[in-house]
Amino acid sequence: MTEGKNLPHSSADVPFRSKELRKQSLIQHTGLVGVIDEGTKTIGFSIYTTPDFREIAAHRVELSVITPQDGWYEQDPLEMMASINKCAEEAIKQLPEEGFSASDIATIGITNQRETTIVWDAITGKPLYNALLWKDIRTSTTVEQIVAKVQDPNHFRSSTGLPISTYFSALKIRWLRDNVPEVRQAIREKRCKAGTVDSWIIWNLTNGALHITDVTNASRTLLMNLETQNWDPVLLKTFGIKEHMLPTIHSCSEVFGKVTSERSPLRGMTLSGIMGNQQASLLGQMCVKPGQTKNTYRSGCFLLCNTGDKPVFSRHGLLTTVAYKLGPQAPTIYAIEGAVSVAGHALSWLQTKMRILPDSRDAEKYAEMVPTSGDVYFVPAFTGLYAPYWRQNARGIIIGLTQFTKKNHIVRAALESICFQTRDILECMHQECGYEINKLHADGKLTTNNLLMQLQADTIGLPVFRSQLMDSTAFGAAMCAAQAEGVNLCQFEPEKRYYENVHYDTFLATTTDVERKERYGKWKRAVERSLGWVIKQKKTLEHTEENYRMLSSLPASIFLISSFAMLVHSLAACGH
Ligand SMILES: Nc1ncnc2c1ncn2[C@@H]1O[C@H](COP(=O)(O)OP(=O)(O)O)[C@@H](O)[C@H]1O
Ligand SMILES: O=P(O)(O)OC[C@H](O)CO
Repeated sequence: MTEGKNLPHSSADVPFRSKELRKQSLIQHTGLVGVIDEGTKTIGFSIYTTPDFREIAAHRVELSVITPQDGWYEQDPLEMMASINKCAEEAIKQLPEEGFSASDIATIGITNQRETTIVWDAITGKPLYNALLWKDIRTSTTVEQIVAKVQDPNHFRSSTGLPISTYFSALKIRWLRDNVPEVRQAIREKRCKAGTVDSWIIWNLTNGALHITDVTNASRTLLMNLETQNWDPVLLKTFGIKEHMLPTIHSCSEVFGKVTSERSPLRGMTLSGIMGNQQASLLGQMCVKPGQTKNTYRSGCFLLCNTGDKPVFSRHGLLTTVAYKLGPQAPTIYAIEGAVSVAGHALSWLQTKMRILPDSRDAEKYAEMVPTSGDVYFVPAFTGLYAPYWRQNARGIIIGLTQFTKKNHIVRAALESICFQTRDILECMHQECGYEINKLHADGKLTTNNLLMQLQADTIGLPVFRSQLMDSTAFGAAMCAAQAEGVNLCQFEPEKRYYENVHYDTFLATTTDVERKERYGKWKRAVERSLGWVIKQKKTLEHTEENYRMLSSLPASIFLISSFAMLVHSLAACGH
């Protein structure tokens, strides 16, 4: 393993003689950029200097997830706003320590969990239901019925880059319309607004003056046409969604307006950046050339490969998405994306459910106590498998156990499963795009695990570049907001910033081609054995007794909607 220079990545590491000196040091600062980072688990507010992009203040809080039943994930939109205000307030309090004040914040960027959908009342400003999270699968019946109607889960792939899946916002808005009477009534009275989390935040920060989103978030709704970058009338009709409910689509980087909410500590500040969080981390990792690829390692993994100004349409279940558009007149850059649903979550499971790890942070120590996984393979298909398998009927297995297997082997196999799943997606990306992917950029909490990074390099036979920036997502969003026309805190110069702002540790592969091939072949055999375990899908709300009465009062069309099982079966039938 070769490790790079340990360069400081936060201002706290930089030795300044006085606060005033720090403010004026080295680079003449042009202003500060604040970033609201609304992730699934954590909300944060970070403040960066420009043009050198040092994080000088930050505050993060965890956001609760409500799980009313298996497969349902919700969050309270009001808690999101309260947490954003709290984080902004706490981060701003840290500024004097650094020789700055709130008035130095020139602009704000927003980055957010994608697909998660909120509907609210335009008159009262109150949410009409909890946010439905991206990973919520309550719309599986809807998916099944729409797929049955259009006879192909990939029916909208050429216009949206996406398959019909529970993952995307269109299905969630449709579910809310069909299942929540208040939403239906608000739609009839034209006072129902819908959007991804960025839209909800901006609506609140601007007291309802702005109902907007950006192309990266809009490209995850299954309602935006990738070519026109507008809401597609055919898709709106198919999903029964009225355009007046939806936000206006903008580029990621432009002056959108000012924060006017009296409740916000950001009042008076300009808003000039919006990006979905995985796209923001692609930018933050400086993956700005076609073929440059990043993986964010967290509870799940998100791999994105920049494909330049042409969308690449997948034949292997990867998603085509907008990577960024840095200004109204700037070119749209696309990416191809694959997700791993269970990565760090497998370690949490070993910790909380199996109790063979005291803490997921101990995974490295435990796995290092054995030289190999002892031929144990762990396929963590807890809720099926995403790309490239798309098999909802897969379930987790641990295979290859012998009387000599110890918990350390299982922990090591869990780490390896993250690496193998990453390789599955990288192989698809290579086939789809034809690019020689020659290194992998890595970020996310799990990358603190050195063994994981080394195993990753050994599994793919490529160098892994681990960003020393704790948070490339917020960094990407900060650059996006700072370079907006009309803000002009700096210009986005990827080549220059690549070297100046992002420092990497490099992990080089130590395995031979033969070794990699053999181990990956075994992984594939283990995956084979995990497939098809679930024979029948569990009942969802739409089928339960207690909801029968409510549902029977709904229009018959809702009974024509379908299930995720069919989607994945159809995908499987298509050879995915
Ligand atoms: N130091 C670490 N080593 C290994 N795993 C870690 C470490 N820190 C966090 N994790 C894992 O990362 C996941 C949480 O990452 P986080 O970025 O907070 O989550 P999320 O993706 O839910 O927003 C957990 O599943 C946990 O097991
Ligand atoms: O909040 P994260 O980091 O789990 O990211 C969630 C993704 O944006 C969902 O597509």
